[in-house]
Amino acid sequence: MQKKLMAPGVYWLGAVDWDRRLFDDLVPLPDGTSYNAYLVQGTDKTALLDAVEPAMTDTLLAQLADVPRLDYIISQHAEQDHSGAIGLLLERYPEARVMATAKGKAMLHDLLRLPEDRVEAVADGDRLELGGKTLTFLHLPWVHWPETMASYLAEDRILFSCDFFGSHIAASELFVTDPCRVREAAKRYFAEIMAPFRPMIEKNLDKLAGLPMAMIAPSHGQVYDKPDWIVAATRQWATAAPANLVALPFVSMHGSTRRMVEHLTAALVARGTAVELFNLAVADVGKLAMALLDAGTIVVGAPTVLAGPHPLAAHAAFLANALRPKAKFLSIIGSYGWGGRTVEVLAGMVPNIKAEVLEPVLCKGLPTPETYAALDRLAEAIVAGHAAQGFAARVD
Ligand SMILES: Cc1cc2nc3c(=O)[nH]c(=O)nc-3n(C[C@H](O)[C@H](O)[C@H](O)COP(=O)(O)O)c2cc1C
Repeated sequence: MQKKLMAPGVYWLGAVDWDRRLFDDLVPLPDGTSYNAYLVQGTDKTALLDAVEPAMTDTLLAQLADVPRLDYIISQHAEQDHSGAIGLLLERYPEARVMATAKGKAMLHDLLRLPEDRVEAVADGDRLELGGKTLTFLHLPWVHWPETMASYLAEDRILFSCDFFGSHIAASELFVTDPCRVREAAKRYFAEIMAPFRPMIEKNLDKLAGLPMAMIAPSHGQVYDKPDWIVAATRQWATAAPANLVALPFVSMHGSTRRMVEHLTAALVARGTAVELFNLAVADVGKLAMALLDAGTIVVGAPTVLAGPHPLAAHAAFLANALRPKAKFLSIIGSYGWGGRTVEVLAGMVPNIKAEVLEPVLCKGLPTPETYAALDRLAEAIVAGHAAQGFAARVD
């Protein structure tokens, strides 16, 4: 992909990764992704904002073929998919200086062993004059690492936001073409990596409020040329109350837990509460993360294996705990053969979820009429809890 003009002297550079299907060896990428870098050329100086995934350095270097001098490399986030190519860029441009937050500077040294004398720490609000183009650095910690910042180009009203407002989408078009598709991808991205830091995200959104923005240029996905909606959506994901929705990740090796899951689902739906099921043997954890962002209740369906929860259920519980969902109610259902500590083990895995635990429902082997009655009572408790909290239907 060639570089693309965004405004006079401002270009998108970077690599579109159509093939990638997994990020961080964890997160599915149904739509691939892109690693966006940006070039800002003033009358006196030239700056590159962020770089690309190291495997795609050649693409970036080719786009820079007609750029003889780089004065600054702005490293907004030390994660390797944006910073990993900086070492090679410093060799190609021996005059270039890297600008990062103080924490970013330390991390670039720790993670990449970048020479410290080539990296300069910038304070919140520092300005960089390039000649008719002025970049202002805005420290925005915890989107999604401690060192993150964004840069604002006043003359063109462009916010270079790095991972903030990002989405994993591979596309040939620079600007958002299908807001519905991007909204889902951006929500998936938010749910997977930003959700645990919702209070910091809200503070950072407050910090950006009032900044005139003609464009938001993130480090993954398409550029927003009408950015208001993504800012509003991000605030909603960060702050909205949970919805009248149950997220129900489950496993069932021989069908017993599945029967319980299906009964509970029918009981909830009949009482007006939505349910999203995730068979963990085949589930997309990105979709699970999105449901965890919205759900008022989480129920884990886990058969007992080797005296504890099935490992896939344990994995889901670990993930849910790390994502710190807003859910107010939690429960466990599942089948066992002779005995074990499934409930104790799972309950001990979710200390970050500040939710009321509703009576778990376990049964030996196939569910019985008593099991179904207990599942009906669980459904009633969830519905009553949601009504008491005033949870409304999920918006998106
Ligand atoms: C590999 C394996 C290990 C198991 N370990 C236990 C166990 O430690 N304790 C127990 O009560 N049941 C154990 N079971 C039995 C299952 O929990 C039981 O068959 C249950 O009904 C399966 O539910 P499902 O049909 O939803 O998979 C084990 C089953 C398998 C396949």
